[in-house]
Amino acid sequence: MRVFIVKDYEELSVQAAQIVAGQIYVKPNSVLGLATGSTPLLMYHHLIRIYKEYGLDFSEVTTFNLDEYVGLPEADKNSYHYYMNDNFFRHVNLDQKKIHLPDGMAASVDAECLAYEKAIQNCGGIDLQVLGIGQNGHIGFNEPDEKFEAYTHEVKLKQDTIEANARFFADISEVPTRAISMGIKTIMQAKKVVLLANGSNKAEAVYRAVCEGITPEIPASILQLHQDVIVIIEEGAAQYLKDRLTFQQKEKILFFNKIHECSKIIAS
Ligand SMILES: O=P(O)(O)OC[C@H]1O[C@](O)(CO)[C@@H](O)[C@@H]1O
Repeated sequence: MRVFIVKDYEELSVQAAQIVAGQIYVKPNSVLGLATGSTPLLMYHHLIRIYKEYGLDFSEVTTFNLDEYVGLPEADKNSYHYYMNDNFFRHVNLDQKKIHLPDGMAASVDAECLAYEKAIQNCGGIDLQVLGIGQNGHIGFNEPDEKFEAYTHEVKLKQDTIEANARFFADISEVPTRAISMGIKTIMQAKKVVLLANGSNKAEAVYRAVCEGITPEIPASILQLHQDVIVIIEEGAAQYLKDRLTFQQKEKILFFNKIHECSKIIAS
């Protein structure tokens, strides 16, 4: 795990976009794992900018999103289909046939989970997975649990997740209670992972994911076992890392510098 603390959300987003851009520059037919939520919004904005300014080519890229609500049609403004299309897909030259999200309206959710998992494997797995983190430590919609759920599966959302996501809906009663999510093994099989955390409401989850034991109670903690994870944390979300760690622990865990090597790839 390489952990970087950056000064603000803008810098987090630029660095994340540059890592994704670098991945595509090096491997144009990359398979990307993508996330929704507030955190990656500005990263998508910067990816669109890089596409427009530098001609970053998405035409061979394949994408798989982490999750989708069960029961929301694609046209619903709160579906992750809508979010991805509105905030990213329609602005770049992605091939529609190479875009994948779980179908929250599938007649059989179990069959959809199996098919989604198979589609990821058929594409050779994910090259770079972008993740946000929930206040309860979830990644994708893998909620705190007694065990790690391996593959794409149906999730019953926790009350705190429903409350956290209610801000996007007119009323909390409209927030779906179920979702389809990639599993922990699906995520862990990605060749590279970038975990993004923004805002002081994520400080506790970040601290527990990065510094404490690996437990399904904090699903993101499993990433400590992944061989190639970059964690980019904005100052507010890094508050407990900075307050609670000793100097030696910081030396071991944290990189306070910027990710210069990634920014250079796109410029060359
Ligand atoms: O970025 P946000 O909006 O805080 O969401 C954090 C996480 O919650 C989810 O949106 C699911 O609730 C994830 O997809 C995301 O990574």
